[in-house]
Amino acid sequence: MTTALAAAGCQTPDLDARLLLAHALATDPGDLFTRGEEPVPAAAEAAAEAFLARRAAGEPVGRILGHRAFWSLDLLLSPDTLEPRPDTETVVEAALDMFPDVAVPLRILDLGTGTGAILAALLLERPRATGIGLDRSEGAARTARDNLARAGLTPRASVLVGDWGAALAGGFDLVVSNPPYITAGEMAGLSREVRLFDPALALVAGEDGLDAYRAIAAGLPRLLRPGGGAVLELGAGQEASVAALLRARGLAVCGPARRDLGGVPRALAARIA
Ligand SMILES: C[S@@+](CC[C@H](N)C(=O)[O-])C[C@H]1O[C@@H](n2cnc3c(N)ncnc32)[C@H](O)[C@@H]1O
Repeated sequence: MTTALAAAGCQTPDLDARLLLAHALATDPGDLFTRGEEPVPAAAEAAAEAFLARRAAGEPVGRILGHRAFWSLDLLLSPDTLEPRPDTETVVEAALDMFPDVAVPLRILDLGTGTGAILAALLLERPRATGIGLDRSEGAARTARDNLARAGLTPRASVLVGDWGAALAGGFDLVVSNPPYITAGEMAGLSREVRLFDPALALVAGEDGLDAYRAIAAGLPRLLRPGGGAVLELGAGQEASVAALLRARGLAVCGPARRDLGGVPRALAARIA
């Protein structure tokens, strides 16, 4: 399996092969080391071959498994959701830093919630918080509801379908978002894993990649209660443009953006007076 995946251009063929074989055998990847001598049943072999063909055609492992780790969660994916990325954990960290008191009953809004990743992580870390996840995609909203339920968070969360915050009144302490930020022109240059398997609605935001930030920034003065804050994920090179959009709406940008593990400025925080 590993050789075929390497030949197909996969960056982590060993790991991918192990995860897919374990999925075919319905076992934990760690158990493969102790089961190395056991024969593989015919049905599992056929399943592994089918998974291998999908991975070799560019489908990410998480899509084949149907779930992916994020923060301390195991999140279900669907064709309507972006596969949550480790970079987005930077948004969670910045938001937790902004509201460090575990005992405060925050009201959180996650715009473009996708799988519900950011909202679920924040609700786990802030046990007195409540939150709304909102997405334009009905399919993503269904998956977010499933993920919040699996994490036991349904009593503190609801998921709505809408166009950013347009239909919401306000009163939120914290608004978080990882919006689409790819330009229409960049789409063709994305890896096939992203271009073919993440939904376009989750990726592309107009000619300059800033359309979603414009819409979100315009809504923040209404959505945030006085003293509230927002944390937005950034695409590479977008810090100055997004900071300018936030300042134009009367928000005070808090310091430089928090960097992700690759050193890229990734999570920009701002407060409203
Ligand atoms: C980059 S994905 C982020 C998903 C998730 N928050 C995460 O970090 O993994 C952007 C999300 O915004 C949603 N979206 C796009 N346009 C929207 C709009 N006009 N209103 C609300 N959500 C929108 C997409 O469906 C997608 O789920």
